Amino acid sequence: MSKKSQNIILKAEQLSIGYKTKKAETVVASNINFELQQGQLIGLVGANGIGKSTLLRTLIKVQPALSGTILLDDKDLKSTSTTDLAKQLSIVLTEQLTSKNLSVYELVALGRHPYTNWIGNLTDKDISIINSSLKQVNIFDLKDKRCYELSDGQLQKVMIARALAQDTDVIVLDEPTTHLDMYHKAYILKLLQKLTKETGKTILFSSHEIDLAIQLCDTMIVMRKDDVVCGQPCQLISKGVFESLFPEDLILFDDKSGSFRIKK
Ligand SMILES: Nc1ncnc2c1ncn2[C@@H]1O[C@H](COP(=O)(O)OP(=O)(O)OP(=O)(O)O)[C@@H](O)[C@H]1O
Repeated sequence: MSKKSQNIILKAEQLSIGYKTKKAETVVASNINFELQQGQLIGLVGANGIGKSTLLRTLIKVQPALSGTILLDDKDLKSTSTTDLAKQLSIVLTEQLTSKNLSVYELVALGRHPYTNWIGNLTDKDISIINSSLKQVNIFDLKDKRCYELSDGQLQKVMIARALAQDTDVIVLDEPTTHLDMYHKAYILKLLQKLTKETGKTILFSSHEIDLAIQLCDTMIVMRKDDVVCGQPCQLISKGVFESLFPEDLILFDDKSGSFRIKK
């Protein structure tokens, strides 16, 4: 069976990630192999400093891989131009937004940049996609608000709508639940799950919300000290993958409830 017929959208082969200067190479993680299926919600988890952001930055071509191959829709990422990449993959980062003076509508409209001319003129098709993106994340009534007027939870929805407006097969989010309360963390991840089901897009996000990711994701990529493991949450639980995620002195993974608890 070809890779295409298995609906694999993103694949890492013998990937090694890290940082290279003229003097030295720092390997953050190596021997990374995974295949991500189209239309799935995929959570990337691991302890602080293990390399989640480094892996995401490598997958979105913001930094080069040290070695190995990344295939996006069967094509080597190295030979994909930035313009083509923007039509295949959109990115939601948690860094402070510099354009908070824009209205919600204007910010979401920026998602159309790979398709508009240099002045950014919007066609009827662009407008229709922007409106449906606003509706898909339930923020149509916020469209005329300025971004600085929004709560962190509302802003995160706006950034997701912008990624939807970019109309790519893959959306990558770096820690989309940071700064959110428990309800909004669950709300955003549930929204991402709903979007994969409704749109067939593949959504990959990094998070420290391991319990929620176990409940909501189709697939998880778990970064540990010595390896990177990928699979369905229930498979990973039965293999004992989460037990070795953190030092055992303080928290334990309970495989019956699929969640972590404080050691008494
Ligand atoms: N620009 C950089 N140059 C060199 N090393 C870096 C750079 N950025 C991060 N690192 C190192 O790479 C390792 C992985 O960092 P990374 O930010 O990818 O981890 P993370 O899992 O996303 O962490 P967190 O959960 O705390 O956000 C760390 O040891 C970090 O110090």
